[in-house]
Amino acid sequence: MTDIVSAHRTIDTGIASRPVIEISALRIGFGKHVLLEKADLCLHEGQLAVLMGPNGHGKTTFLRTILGLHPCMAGSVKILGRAAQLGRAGIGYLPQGRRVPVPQITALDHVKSAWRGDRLGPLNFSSTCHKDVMRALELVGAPGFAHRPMGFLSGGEKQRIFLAIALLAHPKILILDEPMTSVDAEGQQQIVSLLARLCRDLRLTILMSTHHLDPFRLTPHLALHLTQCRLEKADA
Ligand SMILES: Nc1ncnc2c1ncn2[C@@H]1O[C@H](COP(=O)(O)OP(=O)(O)OP(=O)(O)O)[C@@H](O)[C@H]1O
Repeated sequence: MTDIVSAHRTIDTGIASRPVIEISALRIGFGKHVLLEKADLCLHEGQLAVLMGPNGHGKTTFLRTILGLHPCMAGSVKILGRAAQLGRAGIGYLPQGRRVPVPQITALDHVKSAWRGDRLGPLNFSSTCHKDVMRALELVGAPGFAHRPMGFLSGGEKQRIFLAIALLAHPKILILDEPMTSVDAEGQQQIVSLLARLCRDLRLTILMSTHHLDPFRLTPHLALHLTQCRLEKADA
């Protein structure tokens, strides 16, 4: 039996935090193309984990499996103690390569539109919407540029708006697929500080994929490497 890759440790209060992502003997892939075998992972409340690995070895597919968007071939994924499809509501997701459909729309309106999502009924931005949107913008430090059009924002500012969208539903977990893409060094540093603060202050669990750890000066609780069908601890 393989060791469970775990970031479990006692945080701040001396009380062990609860597991929020539990993966056991997982196999994933597309038909005969297996991407991951016998993967075990346990992430706890308030922990920041980084997933690295070469192009095309399955990072996005692994993250989508945790979200319940891609099926397991074997093994199991539990989110907040429930099957991935049921636990998904507790996850905020920032997909890879997110684009701005309407560059003229302000950042504030973009986040408001995302809040509405597929809620039914007339377009009515209630006080709940206003509260959720303002909270999310505050959390990512965006009120200063919320009234600017999305098309005029820097790469880092756009990613912070996308992070605000991922935070709208008050998730317990954030899954971020390459959130540093198209972000300059200063913007990367701001995002790194922001993610560390979200873990510490909100006790969010964050799992993010990235190609390189060093340039971000990020010290995760757990660094993972996915390559050749194996998920292993990497040197952070
Ligand atoms: N819908 C699909 N059907 C078949 N194969 C797919 C599908 N989506 C992805 N793949 C293949 O699965 C493999 C893993 O893709 P994935 O996007 O998960 O890798 P990745 O590690 O995230 O890559 P990158 O670092 O380039 O983003 C690739 O070989 C890809 O071509």
